[in-house]
Amino acid sequence: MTNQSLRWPGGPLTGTAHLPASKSEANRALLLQRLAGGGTLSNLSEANDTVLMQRLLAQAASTDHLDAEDAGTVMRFMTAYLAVTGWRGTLTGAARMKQRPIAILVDALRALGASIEYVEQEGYPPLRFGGQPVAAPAGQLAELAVRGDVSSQYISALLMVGPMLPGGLRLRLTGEVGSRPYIKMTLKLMQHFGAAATEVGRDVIEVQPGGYRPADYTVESDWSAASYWYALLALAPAGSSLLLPGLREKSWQGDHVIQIIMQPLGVVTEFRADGSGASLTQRPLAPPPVDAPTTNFSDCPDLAQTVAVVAAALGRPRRLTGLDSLRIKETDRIAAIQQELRKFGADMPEVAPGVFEVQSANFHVDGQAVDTYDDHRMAMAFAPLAMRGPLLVHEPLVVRKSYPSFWRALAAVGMQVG
Ligand SMILES: O=C(O)C1=C[C@@H](OP(=O)(O)O)[C@@H](O)[C@H](O)C1
Ligand SMILES: C=C(OP(=O)(O)O)C(=O)O
Repeated sequence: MTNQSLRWPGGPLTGTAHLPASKSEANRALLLQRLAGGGTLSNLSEANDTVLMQRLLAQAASTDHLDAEDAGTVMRFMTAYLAVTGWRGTLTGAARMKQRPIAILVDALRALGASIEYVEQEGYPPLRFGGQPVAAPAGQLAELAVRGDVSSQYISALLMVGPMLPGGLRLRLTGEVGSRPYIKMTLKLMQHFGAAATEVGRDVIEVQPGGYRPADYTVESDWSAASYWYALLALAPAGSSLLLPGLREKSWQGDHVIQIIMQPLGVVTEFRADGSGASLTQRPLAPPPVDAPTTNFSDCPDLAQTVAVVAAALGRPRRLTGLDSLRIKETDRIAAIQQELRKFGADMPEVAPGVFEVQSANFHVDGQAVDTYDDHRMAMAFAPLAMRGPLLVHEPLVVRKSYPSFWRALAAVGMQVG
């Protein structure tokens, strides 16, 4: 096992945070660029998820075995792409990917005529594609009801191949739809690449046939990655401030709500007039409210770990809801947060069905080692605790999934990373 130590030398945190580009935007844009047959994408990150998406799209033409590793968007988006292009071969993933469900997407693609079989466990990757392209009857709108309460990635995947179907696609989303902003991001990018894709009613989305047009797109910096800098600032000494380049005030990423969530936790955001990024300033905390405030993470699940750790470290009780999807991400993130918070004298018990409360009576950071559970967000969400004391992080390279330069970026603002 490799370990990394983090130590803040003292004094305010200032400087510029180097952020990666959004992997969510990039992986959509890469697929749409491929389906459009052109267009230039700028600011693609070196995140493994983005590199993988590029590689698999390039390899599909020449191989019958593809590996999406631990990248959910790659697994789900490629599944839809390989189905509409009539690919023959096997799409697999990492051990954890084989535990992340995919039946909702496979069922929908099968209903459109794709031949996809499960190689190991029913309902889970790996998948074998029979080479039969989806065959919705020419000129007829394909209509599907798809559950929206497990992962929005199935819906985004289906929507993006919708313009390639001869009669277009109408999706009716059922259940309590989670991660909605990611669906809206998909629609925005599809429209950017010339598709007619619109919400025609509550949870009904229609996509017209006709494919895509080549377009250029510059990927925005990643707001989920920015959340770790908000956390660092919230836990930093008084007088701290940071510049986060490449963030837009009007973002297609739902995780930009971190700027609102972090206000009562002492971080104020201002956007630079020239559009070059966000300036973050730390402000003194107001007295805590009498009752623990509740934040619903159903629209922004990737922020839950960040906020849980900051609330615990600041001793600000907070209730977290909308966490269901965390159980099927890179790890069971609810269990992982609980386990790791306990090392610091905090916890996040389920106090009512679906309601988790961050509690911290005796929070202390004094050299504990954080386990990262093959989850980049466990590493990055707990790293800001180094502002409060020395810390060890196990398997730090896990950050390569979305933010390979994270540790270098921390070192660049003065964190002692060893
Ligand atoms: O579409 C996307 O780019 C993503 C959607 C979300 O997943 P779910 O829809 O599974 O919640 C999010 O957690 C993930 O990091 C990226
Ligand atoms: C859940 C995540 O990614 P994915 O589902 O794309 O693997 C994430 O990056 O937090």
